[in-house]
Amino acid sequence: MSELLPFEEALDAIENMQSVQVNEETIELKSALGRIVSQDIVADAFVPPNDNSAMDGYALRFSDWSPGKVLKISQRVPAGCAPTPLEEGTCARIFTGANIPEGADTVVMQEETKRHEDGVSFLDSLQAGGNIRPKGQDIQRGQVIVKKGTKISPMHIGLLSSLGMTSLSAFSRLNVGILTTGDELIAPGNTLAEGQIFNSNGPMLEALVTQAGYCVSQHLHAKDSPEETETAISTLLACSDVILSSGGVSVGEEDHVKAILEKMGDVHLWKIAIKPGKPLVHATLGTTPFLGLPGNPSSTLVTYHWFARRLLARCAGQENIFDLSYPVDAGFSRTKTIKRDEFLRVSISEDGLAYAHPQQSSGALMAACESQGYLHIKAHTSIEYGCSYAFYPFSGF
Ligand SMILES: Nc1nc2c(c(=O)[nH]1)N[C@H]1C(S)=C(S)[C@@H](COP(=O)(O)OP(=O)(O)OC[C@H]3O[C@@H](n4cnc5c(N)ncnc54)[C@H](O)[C@@H]3O)O[C@H]1N2
Ligand code: MOO
Repeated sequence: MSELLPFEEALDAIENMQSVQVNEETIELKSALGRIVSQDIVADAFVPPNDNSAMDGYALRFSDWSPGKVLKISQRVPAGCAPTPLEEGTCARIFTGANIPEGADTVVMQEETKRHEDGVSFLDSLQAGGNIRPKGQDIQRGQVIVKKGTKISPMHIGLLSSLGMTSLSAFSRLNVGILTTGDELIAPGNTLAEGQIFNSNGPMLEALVTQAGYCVSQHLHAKDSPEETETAISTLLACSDVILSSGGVSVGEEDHVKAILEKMGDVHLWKIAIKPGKPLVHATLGTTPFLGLPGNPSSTLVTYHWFARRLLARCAGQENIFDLSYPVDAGFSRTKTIKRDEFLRVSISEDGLAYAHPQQSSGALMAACESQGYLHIKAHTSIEYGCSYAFYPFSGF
């Protein structure tokens, strides 16, 4: 076990080695969801562009007010129209979002006013400057509002639209090649012969890559032969920015991926102190990064989430990759410790405690489907009931 690379070291090594693998292009904002910004976006205007009313009510000069005093309504200002300067000693009927007339400095919501035949009077206590949303409250002109390397969310689309933007510079979509390996595997939709199982990692990896906003350049399957493995990798190299594979990275005679990577390029690391996912291999073929994930389905998932996801994000140009986690108390104990960092598939129960799914085998995928996230148990650490451990919800990945 001593040759296993500690989890954090492997994470740093893989992440820090990668550089952006794609070009940049101009894209339409309306189709920018999930794309990665390639240049800082600087606001060319203020949002909101003018002081405006936060309420339906009346705009006045605070100095014109005194308790019970009736002010004549000199103009009506709905949102979307240009008000005239406010006459001295009067107020303006105003609506939410409407620009504040020049001279007015306070808005009073209509529930706090009294209508009279000849105007409006206000509460006995008024707050000067109340209910006005100042120009630039949200965005100041010249401000960097979205940083290079940011992944565009629906909120960013809203923010950029508030500036009137319709396009932006983004990194080109990353093309990810997927290789699955194994004589025993056949594609879903066929009939299983004895000894065969369906290829489930391939479709899962395609879904994970698609969920992250990248393109699957091609998904190939290779039998457990060095020749087929090499041919498939060469084909993927021609159409991919990055390649992910599943299976064939352990020590068996039928595991050829690592040997072929050594032949075709440089292997940087192999075997990491994590469970599940130990025999992960990281290589570069020319300039193309390659991550060989172990074939057990939960090992594939865990190594995708922790390593491939970050590597792909880096290659796609994303910066500040952040994993949402918070401490959760364990609802169970385990005195046995292991030498690997472990990612238990757990659910948070109504009592607020984390419970491990009973089936943690790396060959079983149901645990991930029936759980809410990972509880990270560091190497050489026992689990004590009521003690907290880092919980990473799947929704954060
Ligand atoms: N002597 C040792 N044997 C193994 C070790 C070890 O240290 N010494 N490590 C074990 C660990 S841990 C893992 S994880 C696996 C990983 O092995 P491979 O990456 O070489 O994967 P395969 O042997 O090709 O497959 C493992 C398992 O997963 C199934 N599989 C593979 N691909 C798919 C797929 N696309 N869809 C569904 N299922 C798949 C495959 O049938 C095997 O059952 O090695 C251990 N062995
Ligand atoms: O690392 Mo393996 O995934 O323990 O089964």
